[in-house]
Amino acid sequence: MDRINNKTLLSILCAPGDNTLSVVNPATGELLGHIPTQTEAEIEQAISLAEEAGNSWKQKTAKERALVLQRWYRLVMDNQNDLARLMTLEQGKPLAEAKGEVAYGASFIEWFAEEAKRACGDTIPGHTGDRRLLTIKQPVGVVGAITPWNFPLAMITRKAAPALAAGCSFVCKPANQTPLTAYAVVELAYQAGIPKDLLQLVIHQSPEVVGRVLCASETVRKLSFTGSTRVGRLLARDCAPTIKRMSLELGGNAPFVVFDDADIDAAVSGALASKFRNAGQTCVCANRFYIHDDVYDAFMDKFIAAVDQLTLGNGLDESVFVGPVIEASAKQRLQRLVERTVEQGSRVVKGGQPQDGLFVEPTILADVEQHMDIVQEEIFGPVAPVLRFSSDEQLIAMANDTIYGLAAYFYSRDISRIWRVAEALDYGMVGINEGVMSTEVAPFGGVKQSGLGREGAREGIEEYLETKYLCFGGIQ
Ligand SMILES: NC(=O)C1=CN([C@@H]2O[C@H](COP(=O)(O)OP(=O)(O)OC[C@H]3O[C@@H](n4cnc5c(N)ncnc54)[C@H](OP(=O)(O)O)[C@@H]3O)[C@@H](O)[C@H]2O)C=CC1
Ligand SMILES: O=C(O)CCCC(=O)O
Repeated sequence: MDRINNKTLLSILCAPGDNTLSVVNPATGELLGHIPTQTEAEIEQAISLAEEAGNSWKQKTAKERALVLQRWYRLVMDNQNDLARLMTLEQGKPLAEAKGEVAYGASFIEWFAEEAKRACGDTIPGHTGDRRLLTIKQPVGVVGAITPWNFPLAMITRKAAPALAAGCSFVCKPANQTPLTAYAVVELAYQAGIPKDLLQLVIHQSPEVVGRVLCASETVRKLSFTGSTRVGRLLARDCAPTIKRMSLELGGNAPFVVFDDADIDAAVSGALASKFRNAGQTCVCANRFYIHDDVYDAFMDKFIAAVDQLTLGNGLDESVFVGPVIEASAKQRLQRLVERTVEQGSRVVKGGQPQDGLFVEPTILADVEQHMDIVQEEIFGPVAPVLRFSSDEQLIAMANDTIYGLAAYFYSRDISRIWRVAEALDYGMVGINEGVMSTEVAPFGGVKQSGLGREGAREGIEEYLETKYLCFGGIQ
């Protein structure tokens, strides 16, 4: 704990006051501490300092930037256990998942340290004999970012690492519920040699204030946001006057489909991971289950038995698979959603019992129909509505019947069907016989109202680069 908790956290935490924010453990309600917030003027100042720091950072060679990022990667991994514990304390996810998130978050730093050296332009066959055409890649400049509480570390590194690798500076507002992990990972970046002004966190009691300052700033050339579609729309509106580049990772409504030729055991284990990791609070979590009539009973029996084995509790307890939800309003929203779905004609076949604190029992709802609200809403909690289908055509129509287009999952062993369905699903990411597909090497992102742009993979760094075209004339 030395490197992070004693030194860093004690220097971040402060006495309660007007300009502070309290951080609470969602599993116990215990107060973890207070952190200072910034004023609007201080956030503006942070942007100016970031711009200045970016001027020298972008002059470094890609290899120099890569070496600093590699050191950051190493420090994050060396502190994996401490970071994970801190994350579980403020976010609630089970410790094993938190360790997984630290490694996942670190993998973006490692990946983009490598990609920094591959930000190549092109030479273009000329359109006349006396000209030579080429492109170079340059950093977009100051990047503003706003990240959510469900992945307090990885959503920062998935944006900061490609931005810094490209030569940009980075000013980020972490979620107000989970700032401690954010401060700890950024402190490790400073220890690795990333200049303090280049990578900064800004916090305010009101997220709207930070959003307004970042969006209105002419210095901030790009905004990268992960969070709800509702807030994504507001930010897109507020970025319009300055015509900022935007990356938006927004909400999802993932269908999880089990065809009649599926391996049912594999589908059940994929369903558990996809639906219940992080207590169902990820934008790629399975949101609605479509099970073919012919395998419905077989799937449901096994799914209910498997969910029965999931332990609910404080994520610090190693036997726990499902932690608390993030706050009281999330729990109330989930309870209301289950009640409404039952009123609309569905049945609770597993879970649904009242729990203390912020815990929500893993719940399965049967007899759900396409017209019910739960099928259109992002659930963001450990509740699994199950529907039936009887033909591929009907399934594709139902799966695509949403404003969202982030992730979809299906289980089948028929290769023709696999291609047909994968191509027909209107989603940015499709898991085929697989319930968890996130990795730094593949492009993460959605279509429709799930967002713009891709994170990770070779596409990830492009989001932070401008392409400049150079036309050389007068060649003899
Ligand atoms: N990855 C995803 O797709 C995520 C989706 N969600 C969805 O959003 C729902 C609500 O979760 P919530 O955390 O409230 O998500 P939000 O979209 O409200 O929050 C995400 C981030 O945006 C900030 N934010 C909130 N309002 C504004 C604003 N007006 N201007 C600028 N920044 C803002 C938040 O700050 P603060 O923490 O201070 O509120 C947080 O840092 C979830 O139930 C889920 O459906 C949520 C998180 C992640
Ligand atoms: O829910 C999110 O905000 C991001 C999904 C996490 C991942 O799988 O990358």
